[in-house]
Amino acid sequence: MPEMISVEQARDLVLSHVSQLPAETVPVLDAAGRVAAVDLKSDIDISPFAHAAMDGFAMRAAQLQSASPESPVELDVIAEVAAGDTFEGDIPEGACVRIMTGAPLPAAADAVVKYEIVRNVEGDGRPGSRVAFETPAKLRGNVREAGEEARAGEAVVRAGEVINAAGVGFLAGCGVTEVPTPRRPRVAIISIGSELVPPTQVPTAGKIRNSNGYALAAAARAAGALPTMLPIVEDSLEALKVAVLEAVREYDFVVTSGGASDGDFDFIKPCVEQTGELLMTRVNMRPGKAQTFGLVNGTPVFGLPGNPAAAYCGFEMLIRPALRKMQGHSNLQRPLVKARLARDAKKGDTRRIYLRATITKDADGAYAVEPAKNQSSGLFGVIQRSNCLAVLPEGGEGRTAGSLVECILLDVNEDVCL
Ligand SMILES: Nc1nc2c(c(=O)[nH]1)N[C@H]1C(S)=C(S)[C@@H](COP(=O)(O)OP(=O)(O)OC[C@H]3O[C@@H](n4cnc5c(N)ncnc54)[C@H](O)[C@@H]3O)O[C@H]1N2
Ligand code: MOO
Repeated sequence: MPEMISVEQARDLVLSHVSQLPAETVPVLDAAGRVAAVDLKSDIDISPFAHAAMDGFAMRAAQLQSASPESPVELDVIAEVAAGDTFEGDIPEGACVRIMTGAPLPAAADAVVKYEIVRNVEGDGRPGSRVAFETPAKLRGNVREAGEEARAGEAVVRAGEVINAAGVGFLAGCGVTEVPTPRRPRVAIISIGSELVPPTQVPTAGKIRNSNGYALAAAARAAGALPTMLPIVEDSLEALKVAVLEAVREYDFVVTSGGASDGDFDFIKPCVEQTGELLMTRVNMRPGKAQTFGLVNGTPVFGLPGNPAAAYCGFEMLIRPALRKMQGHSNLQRPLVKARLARDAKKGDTRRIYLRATITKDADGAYAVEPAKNQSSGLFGVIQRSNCLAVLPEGGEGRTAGSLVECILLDVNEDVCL
């Protein structure tokens, strides 16, 4: 096992040890954001029938061929067809049918003219009226055709596609009420540290609240997984082995935080080594050099460092892609954009640095990125106020203000102007 590997090698290593989970079937409404495990087919044509795209009048277009303002064509309105109704009758020469948007186009008609350009000659345009047309109608104008979007039996969403909100509606229209989708990974979150107390307690001397467990559970949930926060484990090799061996029995992926370094009380590495197979211990990134990964009884176990920002970056770069792969996604990484640094970014370390930063777009659409002043890896609040990680590549050289740097967009919400 090499001492230190690159972020890409680490990501590939983790990805190579996870696979897409078996499918479960969920109601179509719950399929938003999830991946179709099979081709999903429509049971009917979409639309099921040709219908009016406008409120107006349906007729044969040929009847209006000669219509002009000087010599309008007048037709008798013989019936009305609303959405949900049908008109099966004939439309004789000199007649038309009043029709509403969504109503099936009568078989005897081949065009719809919207009511705004039709003049009432007698009556109010309802059946029994006589109406005048001053322009010819386009053949099949204002008609939405049967099977325009899909044919019965056709795959409307392919296996591997991510279903969005519009897709949920599309599938509902196609009669797909249940969707097979890879099930969500069950993720165990174990916070390691004798200094940790739950957030309900006020910490006494030397203690701190467990915030990593909460951040990691929230991040796992945001990645589509089902996280469970297991009890805090004290800094003891034996206690950690018991907790990890128990977790790998029940969960698809185990994430720990803390105790990943080489201190006297750092036990995740020996724990994985003694209970399973240790595959990785260090990644060339900052924050978050101490990243442990291995398999215990075949289950992936990932030991994140204890420093909050280091745990967060390790999760984002190395765990989130794996959780997405398990759910059938093929785009595993966050979007990247290039932005100009708003100030100099010095580099006191040759590792790849992920600067917690805020990206904005100016009036011309150009991106600028401002790294947070405090880049301590002990801080979560800075990430709460950031919207990206700006990347300073491996090597000793920093970047000066105005240089273009790659930025990994984090959970960007509507409050952020991008
Ligand atoms: N001699 C060296 N010491 C350290 C190095 C080093 O290279 N040489 N690296 C430092 C860096 S950077 C990091 S990151 C940590 C990683 O070590 P551990 O994973 O063993 O982290 P811990 O010692 O357990 O904790 C570090 C820090 O984070 C706090 N922590 C831990 N768990 C939580 C939690 N659940 N919620 C909130 N905060 C947590 C913990 O109290 C410590 O303050 O090693 C450095 N040392
Ligand atoms: O692993 Mo530490 O938090 O680099 O920064």
